Amino acid sequence: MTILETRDLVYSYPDGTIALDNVSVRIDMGKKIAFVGRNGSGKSTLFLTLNGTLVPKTGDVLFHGEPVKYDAKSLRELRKNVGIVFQNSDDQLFAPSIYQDVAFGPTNLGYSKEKVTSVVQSTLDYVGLNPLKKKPPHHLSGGQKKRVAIAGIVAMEPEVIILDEPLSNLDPVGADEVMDLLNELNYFGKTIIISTHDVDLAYRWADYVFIMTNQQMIGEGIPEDIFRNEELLQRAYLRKPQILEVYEELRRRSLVKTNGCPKDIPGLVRILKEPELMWVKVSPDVKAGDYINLGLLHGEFALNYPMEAVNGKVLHIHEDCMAIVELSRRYVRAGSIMIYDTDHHDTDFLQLFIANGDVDTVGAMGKRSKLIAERDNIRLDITSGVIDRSILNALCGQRCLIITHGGMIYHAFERISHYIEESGINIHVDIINENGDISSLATACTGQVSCSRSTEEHRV
Ligand SMILES: Nc1ncnc2c1ncn2[C@@H]1O[C@H](COP(=O)(O)OP(=O)(O)OP(=O)(O)O)[C@@H](O)[C@H]1O
Repeated sequence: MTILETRDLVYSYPDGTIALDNVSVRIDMGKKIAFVGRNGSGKSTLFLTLNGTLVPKTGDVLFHGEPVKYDAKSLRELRKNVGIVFQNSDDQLFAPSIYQDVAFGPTNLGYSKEKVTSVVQSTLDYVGLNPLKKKPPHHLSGGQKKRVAIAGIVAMEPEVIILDEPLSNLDPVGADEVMDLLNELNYFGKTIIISTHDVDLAYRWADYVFIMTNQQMIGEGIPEDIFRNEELLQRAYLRKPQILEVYEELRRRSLVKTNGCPKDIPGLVRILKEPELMWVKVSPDVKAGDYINLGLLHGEFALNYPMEAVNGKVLHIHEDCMAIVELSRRYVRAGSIMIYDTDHHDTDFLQLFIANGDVDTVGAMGKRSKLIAERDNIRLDITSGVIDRSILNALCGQRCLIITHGGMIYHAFERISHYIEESGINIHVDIINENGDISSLATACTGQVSCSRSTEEHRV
């Protein structure tokens, strides 16, 4: 269902510069949308017309199929539902404290004092900024400012959140935190629209992409189609996403087994041709002719032999338990991923679980969960690209713990399930304390340990 639409939009600035030249777009509800184009192509101007800040010279903007009206009441209603986070957070933050900044929008919407307090509190908590709420925004880092700016919009409970270059000037960890937050908001139904020059981000993240150049829309479609269209990329002065470049080079060398369009490293790994023979250290009880599941290696073993989960037929055992193994990825059982919900956090239990549970890597997603890990002295091995890295580690037989909360739990769960479905590799995945039920933690822990330690053979 279309939530926002423009029809033949033309806009020129007062000095006569044409910034939008007949731009028509349809934005579907609940999607992640990226507008990609080089500087000056018209993305910011388009965004400002979408929430009525700029009035087009000709053409229409429609919200839920209704043409936007420009009287004060209609605009207030539109801006409540279509929030914009500016590229430069300093253009958005002006109140003396973070709390007041986030309260500005809800107060302006005429919410009662009680509702403002409750919505601001819950939003600050949601974005992990509660501990800083009394600080002046100009004392914050770039990443923190960006989260305050997003919180100010989220507090108005809009249906659509538009972010102009949301990752500009952020370090990789700050960028990852912002993307985690956007994914979570999207998971709960918000339509998220971003502009970016970053083709890697647009390719990997977006459900649908619009390409702009010279104030016109020159292409749109799903990322897999858009970013393989070399002629379009050339017209837009854009380059191919790196993951596609790597994939095409591997394909040229016959190192991939299917034609595909991987969007990320786990996707690329999924279609790699497995090596046929490999030297592997095996335990002394293994004999030539045995089938072994290397995906069941874990802990120190997996760390020393960071190979992907594969089945192997032992052809020959050399001295020192070194064996030549014929490999196949079919029917493999990899390591596991355990997801821990910090909304039902029990400090002692988590610490004990990590200490006793034979966890190889611990990753945290989302600011709130990272703060909990820091407070409780939980050593984090992975702080960015947590889901992909955990999938890759699990493929090497490791047992990975992801500490997170809210919608990110289900985002991780879905992403891993999707990978399992596509690859046919069975990564065991569990939300280990769903609904605060930590009794399931103990079961999950024991179950995992016995499964991983088993030397059971798995025939190809
Ligand atoms: N206030 C303004 N007055 C006059 N011209 C403007 C103004 N703001 C933008 N423009 C012009 O309008 C065109 C579109 O600019 P816009 O900022 O919308 O592009 P953009 O794609 O968002 O660029 P960037 O990626 O650099 O943010 C450009 O030619 C720009 O120079």
